[in-house]
Amino acid sequence: IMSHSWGYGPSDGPEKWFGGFPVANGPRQSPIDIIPGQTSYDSTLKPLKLKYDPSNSTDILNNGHSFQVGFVDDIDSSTLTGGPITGTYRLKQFHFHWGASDDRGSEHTVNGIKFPCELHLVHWNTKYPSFGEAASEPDGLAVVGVFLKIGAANPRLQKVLDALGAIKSKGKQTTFSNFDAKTLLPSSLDYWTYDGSLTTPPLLESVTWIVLKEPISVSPTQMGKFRSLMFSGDGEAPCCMQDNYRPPQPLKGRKVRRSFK
Ligand SMILES: NS(=O)(=O)c1cc(F)ccc1F
Ligand SMILES: [Zn+2]
Repeated sequence: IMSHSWGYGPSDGPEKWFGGFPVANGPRQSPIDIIPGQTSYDSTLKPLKLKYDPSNSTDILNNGHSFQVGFVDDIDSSTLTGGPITGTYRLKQFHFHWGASDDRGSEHTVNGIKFPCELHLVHWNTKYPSFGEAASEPDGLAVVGVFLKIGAANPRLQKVLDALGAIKSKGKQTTFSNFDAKTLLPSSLDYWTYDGSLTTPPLLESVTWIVLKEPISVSPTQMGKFRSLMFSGDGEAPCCMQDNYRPPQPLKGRKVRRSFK
């Protein structure tokens, strides 16, 4: 068993996760390097339909690995349908992964290019009774990934970033209401899709990945706000929350489809 908890450092980071979570070397691990020239256009893929009720956001939490904004998921009010999935998936939370500097931080890469940050909107299949149950099923989860690239400050991120001061250390949580997650999406919903996994332990192979082609912008100053968070809890040796990304994993014969010509 992995007595010490996992992290992103030299002693507990991605190269060490196999010890406690052998699925780390499984056949459908995430993230991956997306090579657009090797993806296949699939005309049977439907458009993504994201129906998010802004009144559904509940809280913002520093979980010691990232921070996440949670949503009410006991009714079908914020849902993902269409795209490569069948049925209805409910939005549970969104979170981010980022680097210590603007040259890295995303989990998925495109032609080997790293973005400074990547947003994940996590949804679970309502054919299962809960997120926890869905997370262990091959069609249980669908995560929409959005790249952030350095440019002009993104006003839509500001409300989230302004809340980080209240959740600086591990375990801190505060209310976060009336946030419309739809405002974080780029104008185009063109996407790549493949079968993968959670990118943190327990690395469960239950995720249909839907990675949007168009990034959203983030400024260097805004990136600095992500890096002001701590992996550590109050009273622990302070350790900046940064480089909380898993590098790309072997494709192992998987096909990556795209929704656009
Ligand atoms: N980074 S992720 O979207 O694959 C993810 C989502 C979860 F809900 C839990 C663990 C994860 F790693
Ligand atoms: Zn993630």
